[in-house]
Amino acid sequence: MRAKIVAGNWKMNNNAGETQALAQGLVDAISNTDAQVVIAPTAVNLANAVTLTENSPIEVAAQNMHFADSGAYTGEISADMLQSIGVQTVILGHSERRAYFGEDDALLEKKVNQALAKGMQVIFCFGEELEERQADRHFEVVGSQLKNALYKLDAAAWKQIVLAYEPVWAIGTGETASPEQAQEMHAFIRKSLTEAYDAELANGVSILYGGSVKPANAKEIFSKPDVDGGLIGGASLKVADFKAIVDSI
Ligand SMILES: O=C(CO)COP(=O)(O)O
Repeated sequence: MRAKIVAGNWKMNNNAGETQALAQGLVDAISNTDAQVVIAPTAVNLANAVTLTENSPIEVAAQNMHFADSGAYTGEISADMLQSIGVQTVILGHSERRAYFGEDDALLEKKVNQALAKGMQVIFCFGEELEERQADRHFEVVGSQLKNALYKLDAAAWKQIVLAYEPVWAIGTGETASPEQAQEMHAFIRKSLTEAYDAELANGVSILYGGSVKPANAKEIFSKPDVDGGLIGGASLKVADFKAIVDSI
């Protein structure tokens, strides 16, 4: 059985005090759940979040990291730095990193390889833009994002990877992919994995949906057979909303 996962991507939100309050609120609210629960605060608050969630089922992830071990990369954060404060999971390939910071498939391939080499878990994000869906190119775009960044990996490496399909047009817009659209794409992703590797591997990879997931729509989206959870932005910033989404799994 592949893992059910609900991850909160806090993006560039919450200062130290706000991180403390939200993380503590989630620790108090979320105890026994069938889902693996992940929160991804901004880098400067990761260490505090790790401490706050120590005796809880909540794991802490970073939102980004560099591909090099160390060196002259001003402003960047290495895998070792993350691991040294207890962070073992990193989100890579988020559409905001692709769109605003020029991260492309080739760079992401290097980042993924580095995270895997260091023994970290990766939540790998990808998804098409609105114009690409309107032009009926969404399968082609998603297929090439996966192939370019991930399909040179050994089969064994996939134990460290969770996929997160996030159609760009549904992120922060209030517009969600319909449960049918999500299922259609997730089934396509699993088929693509089957073709690149095999069915056993494809059936073991958790595929999350992200894009305007809210308490009101989470249950229906999560009920789809190839949707294994969600990557949540805005609704992960409120204890009650995130808990309701975790409870929808
Ligand atoms: O980008 C997302 C999670 O990584 C989704 O954001 P929203 O849930 O705010 O649409």
